[in-house]
Amino acid sequence: MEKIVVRGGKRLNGTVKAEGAKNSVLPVIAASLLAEEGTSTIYDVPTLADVFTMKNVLNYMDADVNVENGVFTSNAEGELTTEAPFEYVRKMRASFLVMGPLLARKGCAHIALPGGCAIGSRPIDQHLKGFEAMGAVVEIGNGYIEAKVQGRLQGARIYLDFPSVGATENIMMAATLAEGTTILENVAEEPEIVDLANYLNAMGAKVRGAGTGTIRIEGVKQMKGAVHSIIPDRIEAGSLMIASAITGGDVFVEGAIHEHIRPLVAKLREMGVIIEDEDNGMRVIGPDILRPVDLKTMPHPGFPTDMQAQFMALLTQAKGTAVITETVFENRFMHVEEFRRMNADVKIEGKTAIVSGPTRLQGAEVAATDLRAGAALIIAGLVAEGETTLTELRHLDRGYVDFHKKLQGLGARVERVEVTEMEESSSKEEKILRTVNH
Ligand SMILES: CC(=O)N[C@H]1[C@@H](OP(=O)(O)OP(=O)(O)OC[C@H]2O[C@@H](n3ccc(=O)[nH]c3=O)[C@H](O)[C@@H]2O)O[C@H](CO)[C@@H](O)[C@@H]1O
Ligand SMILES: C=C(OP(=O)(O)O)C(=O)O
Repeated sequence: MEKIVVRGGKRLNGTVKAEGAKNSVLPVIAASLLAEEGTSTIYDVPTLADVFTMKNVLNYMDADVNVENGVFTSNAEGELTTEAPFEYVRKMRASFLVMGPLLARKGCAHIALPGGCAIGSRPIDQHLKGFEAMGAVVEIGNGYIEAKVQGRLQGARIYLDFPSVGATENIMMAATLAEGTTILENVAEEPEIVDLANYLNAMGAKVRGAGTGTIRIEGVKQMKGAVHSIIPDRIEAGSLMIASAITGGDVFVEGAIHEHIRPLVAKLREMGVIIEDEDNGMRVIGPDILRPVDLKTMPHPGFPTDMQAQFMALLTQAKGTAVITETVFENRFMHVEEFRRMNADVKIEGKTAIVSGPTRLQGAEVAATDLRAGAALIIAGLVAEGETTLTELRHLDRGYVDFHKKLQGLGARVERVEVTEMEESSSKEEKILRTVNH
């Protein structure tokens, strides 16, 4: 087991580059199952734990997949196994994204139910509603979802009750090989949806309107492997921008695309952060005094829930009171308790968190409650007095490649080290106590 140790007090300075987006690469890998012919080559693939989990899922299904030096190749020409067992879906909900491609290509899929997780219950009813509208019969039992269709899926008009990212992707992939046209309404508009649509179109699909509220997919008979490059990770880029802002730093984040992070840039500017838009990224200069701002998480182009915890770290340093409203996930304030261990002044009232600042944060032993919380606590550690120690790094590793090394490169005092046996057993005990007291 490892931990990250942060010693605060350094202003960040320099240039850092964002990796390919986790939330793009996972659906793109799932979509590669749609190719009955040829190999797909995907560039700018981040070496994240989630990417390896997705690779293992496709391996299990007998696709020929490989990932090396940021390049993912997938050949799914052969007979595919149509099952994704719990051991994979448990590790990562995005494994469920193989359902759409399997149903479209093989007419059946047997996938473990993703279940709930730390940030909320995360149901999949909208995915299933879409598959059923296209003619699939869906049964749930023994912790699995079995979906089948006689012949091919049929194009349909589907209105999502909420613009779910995963449901939009899963149904969009299923519709590519359906008979007829599918019109998907009230869909997610995230940049990752556009990236997936671009890859699908390169494979021979006919997807129009991705990035707007309505997507139209004309079914095609067959798709083939294609070459595609993943867009930069806007959440990783945003996390690094906040790291610069909180330390009063001056950092150029290569790969930060204004159009993808418009709400974050707007909120940072309202706080007094200087942001210069350059050709291939953004320069972020932190001010001496940060102003408080309220924010509400929303589906894109609203403020992303995946930036909420990191932004909360920044608000602890603003002069005054700010209100954060989390509307996307019902339980995404788990990091607040960890922030409080660092002396942050944050109160929770239902869906809102009230952050008062500026607080002199103090280094403490904290645990990543999810991947974004992990990044947020490291960011808080950059300005805390003394030493902050972060454990539960498996969460962080799902979404960040060498976050500590990137910060080190900007001058931060951050290290990743092995924990001693004694630390490990006392951390286990503490975890049990925390669960019991929760
Ligand atoms: C791999 C990936 O891309 N993950 C992202 C994706 O997750 P994911 O695709 O799981 O998120 P969704 O957009 O589906 O979920 C958003 C909300 O819709 C609800 N919902 C979703 C599906 C459904 O069938 N029924 C339903 O009620 C969820 O419980 C949640 O409250 O979008 C989230 C919201 O931007 C991000 O936080 C995740 O980082
Ligand atoms: C919640 C997230 O991811 P996932 O949907 O993969 O759990 C995230 O990236 O912040």
